[in-house]
Amino acid sequence: MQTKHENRSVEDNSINAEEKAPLAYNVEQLNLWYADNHALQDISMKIPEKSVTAIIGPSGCGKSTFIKTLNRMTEMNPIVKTNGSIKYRENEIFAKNFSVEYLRTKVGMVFQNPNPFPKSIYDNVTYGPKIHGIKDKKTLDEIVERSLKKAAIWDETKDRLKENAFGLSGGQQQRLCIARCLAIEPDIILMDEPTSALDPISTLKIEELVQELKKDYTIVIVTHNMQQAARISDSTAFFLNGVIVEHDQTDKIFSSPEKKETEDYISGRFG
Ligand SMILES: Nc1ncnc2c1ncn2[C@@H]1O[C@H](COP(=O)(O)OP(=O)(O)OP(=O)(O)O)[C@@H](O)[C@H]1O
Repeated sequence: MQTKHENRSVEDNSINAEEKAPLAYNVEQLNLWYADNHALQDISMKIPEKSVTAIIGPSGCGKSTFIKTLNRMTEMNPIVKTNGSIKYRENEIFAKNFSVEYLRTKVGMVFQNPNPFPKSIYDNVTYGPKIHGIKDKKTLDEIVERSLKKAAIWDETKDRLKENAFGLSGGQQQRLCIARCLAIEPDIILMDEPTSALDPISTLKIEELVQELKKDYTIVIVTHNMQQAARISDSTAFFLNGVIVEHDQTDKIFSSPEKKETEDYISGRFG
């Protein structure tokens, strides 16, 4: 009997979880150079909607570059060249007539260090909706409450919405940043090591939040923390030196990886 992996071509190092779910992203033969540094090499990856995909690998292997390319942030750097294809729900994001502004309304990003604006909690959450033309106070109030609730920080902030966001703890600031991202009603949330600057309790809260959010959103998360990848993701991609060594269901990657490099990395033998 053939397993679901045996009939993959050698080039196809991607999976489509259970081969059925609609794809949020379909990345094919993506290459990226920083000047002469070939940082992403023939990356192909299918990212099913409403799932959590973890990106793991040692420092400098291309994890951040990859997720920043998913919302076309890398191209702001003049030394960057890319080729290949990234389809966001059937639309080629590198196509001439594809709007980056539209992409950014659909794809939110959360960074390693919480980066709230030096404004009130309320103004942080309404910043994006206001840019998109929403002015009505009642609508903005509703967006604030809904977004803070979804980011599991409403109870802690509802009585201090007018206070400066810098008065929140690091973990609260990160959940506020997630609320700010949710306020524009994205489809996808990209997270670049969102808990690496947080204490264990704040980390746990973000991990629980990710589990909750995946019911409505597609999440791609870069993490250095193997246990975190194992706890919260549905599929895991192991990057090494700009290539995907292996991408599979998370339990498979952590229990019986196909490749020796993957096994060495997850068992802490390098990286
Ligand atoms: N802005 C940049 N300009 C030039 N080279 C860059 C830039 N950003 C990343 N690189 C290079 O691209 C490669 C991949 O870097 P990237 O930051 O994507 O790795 P990473 O896996 O996210 O690393 P880390 O885990 O340390 O954050 C590295 O060789 C790095 O030096």
